[in-house]
Amino acid sequence: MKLAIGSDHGGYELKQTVMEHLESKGIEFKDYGTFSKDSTDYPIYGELVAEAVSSNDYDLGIVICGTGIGISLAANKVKGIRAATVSDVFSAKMSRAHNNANVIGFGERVVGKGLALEIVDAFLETKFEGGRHSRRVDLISEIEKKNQK
Ligand SMILES: O=C(CO)[C@H](O)[C@H](O)[C@H](O)COP(=O)(O)O
Repeated sequence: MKLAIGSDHGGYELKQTVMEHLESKGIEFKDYGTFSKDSTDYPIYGELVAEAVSSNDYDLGIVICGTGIGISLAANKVKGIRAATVSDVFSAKMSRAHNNANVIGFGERVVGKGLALEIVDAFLETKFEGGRHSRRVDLISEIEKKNQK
């Protein structure tokens, strides 16, 4: 499994922690920035991670900002991306099991390090259940197609 990860300054410290965790588990990833705590703009990194996943160069994405909201909103503008903002383990699992989310977002100003790592593990270890959920995810894709210019 190959992951794309990115954050703005508000998620920088937590991104470093998540990357250490991924390294310790031998999970391959690419860091799309930001590369310091200097103030920057979350849409840049949401788009970079989303494009890496949308192009199938990477299997799943992780995006982090202060709340996880803005960077997930940006990621969701890229075709084929289903980015879920979560702050609990159950939602992280369900985002994969029911929604086939391919990007997870969370906030350094919302979740602690321990919870963040549990969220990451739950996201990576849970498989999409398919079945009735496929129909619903397909309906999301239909909305995306209808709204393409
Ligand atoms: O986009 C966000 C909220 O949805 C993120 O939390 C940003 O990290 C935050 O808005 C950045 O705020 P700052 O005051 O410029 O650090």
